[in-house]
Amino acid sequence: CVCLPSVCSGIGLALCERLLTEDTQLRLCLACRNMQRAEAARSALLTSHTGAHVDLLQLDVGSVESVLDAAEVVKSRYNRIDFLYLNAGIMPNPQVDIRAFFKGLFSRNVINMFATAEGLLTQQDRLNSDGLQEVFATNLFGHFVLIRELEPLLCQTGHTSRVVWTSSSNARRSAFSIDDIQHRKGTEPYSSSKYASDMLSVALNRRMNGQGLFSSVVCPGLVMTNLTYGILPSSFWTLIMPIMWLIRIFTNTFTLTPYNGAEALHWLFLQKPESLDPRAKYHSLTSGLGTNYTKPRQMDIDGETADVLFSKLLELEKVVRRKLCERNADNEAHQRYLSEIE
Ligand SMILES: NC(=O)C1=CN([C@@H]2O[C@H](COP(=O)(O)OP(=O)(O)OC[C@H]3O[C@@H](n4cnc5c(N)ncnc54)[C@H](OP(=O)(O)O)[C@@H]3O)[C@@H](O)[C@H]2O)C=CC1
Ligand SMILES: CC(C)=CCC[C@@H](C)[C@H]1CC[C@H]2C3=C(CC[C@]12C)[C@@]1(C)CCC(=O)C[C@@H]1CC3
Repeated sequence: CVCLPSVCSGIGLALCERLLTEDTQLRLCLACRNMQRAEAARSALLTSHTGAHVDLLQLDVGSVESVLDAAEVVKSRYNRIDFLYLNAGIMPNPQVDIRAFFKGLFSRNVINMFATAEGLLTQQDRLNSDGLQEVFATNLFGHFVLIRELEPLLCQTGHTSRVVWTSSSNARRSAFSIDDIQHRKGTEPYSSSKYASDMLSVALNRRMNGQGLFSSVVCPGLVMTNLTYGILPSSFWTLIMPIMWLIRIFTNTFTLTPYNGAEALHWLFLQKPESLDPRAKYHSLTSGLGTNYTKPRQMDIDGETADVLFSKLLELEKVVRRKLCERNADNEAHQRYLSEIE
């Protein structure tokens, strides 16, 4: 079984198409927060792959309660998970620093600026219903809790299983602080959460390879999806498309289409886990002539800090679970009270 949160659109949906083209016998489980969109994604997949096995699962990865419920359903449906693609990601209220953009345009750093958006993007985050920073909760913590819950299906004797994170070239060490893992204080929660997912992948490899679980990190490049249309309107992107094709000659990170962006995710599916580098980020790249390829680059991560992050996430998980139990007990007490006064 291949479980994919979240694939209603963009890179995730393109990956599903590619996986089904690769192997018609796959059993896919699309985990999405919006079931209408999930049904639409399933119909689109079944139109191009008649007879494919595509299940749906309700999952809001930004809510711990939803993750726990979804994990129960997965455990009741499947005996084993071979691949878990952790693709859900948000970038709320993005702001492009126009001044920094024009300054960068005439600097030596221009290619790096287009490849990583360093110094260009900030976001405004908020607290979610669990009291966590929303970007951290969605891009990292929900996925972490999901892996923990699905451990029995992922770590089975005699089998290897794979976890694949859709990270970003925007993941930057300087945006992340081990003393503020949720990025409560900064203005780059997206960059921080993606760097944290890179670290978590390293920590998972350090802890779980012995149990047959292998984690990898992917950067899809710059892709036109709902996420990028949230940064600047689609009309802007359409207008500058010729410039983007031109930039692609200098940086192969402008993969632009979801199909191209899914290149490294698809490539990893075909690799033996033992042959992969646990500290590499696998980049989807597209050449000026439109050829897709995957290239690993070493991540700027130190293993000890990655272990500390893992421990902090375990601690936070305990706290959130306790809070959820208290909230459910309160709700039950309230329901009892309401029925008594009826
Ligand atoms: N586009 C780009 O240039 C780049 C994208 N990425 C990463 O690629 C991944 C896919 O993004 P992309 O395809 O571009 O953009 P999309 O917005 O198309 O895809 C993001 C997906 O995440 C889902 N999602 C968001 N929040 C939740 C949630 N709380 N619970 C469940 N699902 C959720 C969305 O579901 P819904 O349909 O319900 O909104 C959507 O299916 C993200 O992790 C993103 O950070 C990385 C680098 C570059
Ligand atoms: C001429 C031109 C292409 C202008 C656009 C400038 C910026 C809006 C983009 C330049 C680099 C882009 C980029 C992203 C968003 C848009 C840019 C800042 C991402 C941050 C999108 C999400 C990611 O995960 C990584 C991307 C890196 C590059």
